[in-house]
Amino acid sequence: MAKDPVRVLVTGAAGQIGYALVPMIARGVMLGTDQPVILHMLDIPPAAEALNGVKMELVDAAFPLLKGVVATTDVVEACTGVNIAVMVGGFPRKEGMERKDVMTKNVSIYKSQASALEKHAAAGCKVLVVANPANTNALILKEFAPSIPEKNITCLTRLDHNRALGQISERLSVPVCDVKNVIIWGNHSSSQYPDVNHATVATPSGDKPVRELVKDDFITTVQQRGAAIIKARKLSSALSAASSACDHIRDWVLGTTEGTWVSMGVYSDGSYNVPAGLIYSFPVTCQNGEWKIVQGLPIDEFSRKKLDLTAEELSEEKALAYSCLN
Ligand SMILES: NC(=O)c1ccc[n+]([C@@H]2O[C@H](COP(=O)([O-])OP(=O)(O)OC[C@H]3O[C@@H](n4cnc5c(N)ncnc54)[C@H](O)[C@@H]3O)[C@@H](O)[C@H]2O)c1
Ligand SMILES: O=C(O)C[C@H](O)C(=O)O
Repeated sequence: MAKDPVRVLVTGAAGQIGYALVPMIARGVMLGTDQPVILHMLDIPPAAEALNGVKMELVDAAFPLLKGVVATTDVVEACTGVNIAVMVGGFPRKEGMERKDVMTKNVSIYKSQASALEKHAAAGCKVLVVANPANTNALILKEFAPSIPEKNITCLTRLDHNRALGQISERLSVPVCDVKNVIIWGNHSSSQYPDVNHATVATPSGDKPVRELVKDDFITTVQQRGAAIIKARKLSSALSAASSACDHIRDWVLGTTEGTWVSMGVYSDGSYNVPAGLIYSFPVTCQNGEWKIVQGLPIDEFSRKKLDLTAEELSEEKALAYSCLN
């Protein structure tokens, strides 16, 4: 029997990530090729005409799984009945800026959209915040939507996770699908800690650790990859961000592969001595639509410092966000 359609909200849908993301969702990349979807696209009034153009293209592409499109500048209409919300709307950073430099503009958006989601989304709606500063926007959304369970509010660090897999694949000249279990700890910012201590590469004689093989500037390359893309494109990453957003939701909803974990920005419960109450990127596995932090990984002294450093930045961002909202 055909499945009922799932309603997926994409905010900022007229922007560059939105333009890359909505066809992926309509093709089944996010929720599976047997899952019909209804797309809800939100943008602001100055982008209304462009948003309508995106809607026209979605109609023209005749995606078999796409059962409807809502394109609107009305946040209530956009949020009504949605099962999944991908929050991309906001302002991207430009060359020379840190992600927290877009804080003032973006956190106030997340405060106001929190209440619309809380009041109008479907029960159990899963939220992914992509717009920067992603962890702190997600935290603001969580705090101003207190009735949405904290387990349902996450932010995107899967792009950093995928970048780390890509770097290992390039450095070791192995297919990216053979590499697994990197970890992005902490903030989606240059303080993040891309950790290869537990990563492996598949070989004919079993999985082998990559720790000793990946050295040099691996950590800074991953930390600075967003800035490198902005320098090269004069625009921030879009196709890789959209693809990683699909990976994040797909694994959350459909589950991670046995023996593999992924990185997600989730509400900290104090695991690994990360202060509770931050949205922090951890290694997680997913099953039955729920994520769970991978427990018990040994953390060496070098890693401990890195985990703490990025947690400190997130605590500072949280304070800054609140000062912007006052
Ligand atoms: N977490 C990640 O891995 C990651 C990766 C890439 C980009 N980003 C971030 O994603 C965000 C979007 O990037 P982009 O390149 O698509 O930017 P963009 O400027 O091309 O698009 C953003 C869109 O958001 C819209 N918008 C602004 N305010 C809005 C509001 N209140 N409600 C709804 N829509 C609104 C804009 O009109 C625009 O269409 C940026 O903050 C960027 O820094 C995050
Ligand atoms: O770096 C940025 O500002 C955009 C995005 O967060 C990225 O990592 O590509």
